[in-house]
Amino acid sequence: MNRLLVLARHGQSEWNLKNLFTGWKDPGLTELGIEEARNAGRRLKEMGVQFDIAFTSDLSRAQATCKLILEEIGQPNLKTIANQALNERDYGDLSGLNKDDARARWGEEQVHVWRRSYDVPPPGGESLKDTVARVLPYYIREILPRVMRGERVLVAAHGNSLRALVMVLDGLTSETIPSLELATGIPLVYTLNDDTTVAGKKVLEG
Ligand SMILES: O=C(O)[C@H](O)COP(=O)(O)O
Repeated sequence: MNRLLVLARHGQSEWNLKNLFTGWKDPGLTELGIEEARNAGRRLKEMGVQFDIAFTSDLSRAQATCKLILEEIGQPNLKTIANQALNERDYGDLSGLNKDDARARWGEEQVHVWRRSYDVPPPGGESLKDTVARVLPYYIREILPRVMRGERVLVAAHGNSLRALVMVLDGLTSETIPSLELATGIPLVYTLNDDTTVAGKKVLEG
C-alpha cells in the first residue's frame, strides 16, 4: 500500500520578495506566489494525486498555498487542519529586517549560521533544533498515524518548518542540514514504508 505524504513550502510571500526575514510575521502571497501554489497543484493533478487530509500552519501564506493546491486538484473543500506547530521558525529580533542589511551588519557567515545551522538560534528566535522540537512531535502524533493508515496527506508549511521534517525523513545530520534549501511552491512527494521510513521521494520541479 502506498503511504503518500506531500510537503509543500508556501509560494513566494510579500516579504520573500522584499528579502525580509519573516518567521512568525504574517505577510500574504505575491502574485508570483499565488501562481507558484497553483502550479504545484497542477503538477500534483498531472500525477493523479488526491488527498484525504491536509495540514498547514497558523500563518496565512501557508494556508493560502494549501487552499490553492487543493483547488487545482479539485478538492477545494478537503478538511484542513491548521496548527502553530507547523509555523515557520521564529526569526526573533531579525524578523522584518532586510537579509542583505543583516549580512552587512553581522557578516555573511553569521547570517548563514542563523539561517541554516542546526543549533544556533537567531537573536530572540528559534534554532532549527528548536523548530524540530515542535514540528517532529506534531508530525509523529498527528500526521504520521494517518499516513500509516493509508490516508494521503498534504502538508503546506514553510521553508524551515519543512526543513525540520525533511531532516528526519531524509536522515540528514547537523552537518548536512545546512546545505538543504527548499524552494517556494515545489512539492516533495514522499511514499513511506511499513516501518515509516522513506520508500521514495520525488521533487516536483517547475
Ligand atoms: O522566514 C523567512 O524569512 C523565510 O520564510 C525563510 O527564510 P530563510 O530562507 O532565510 O530561512
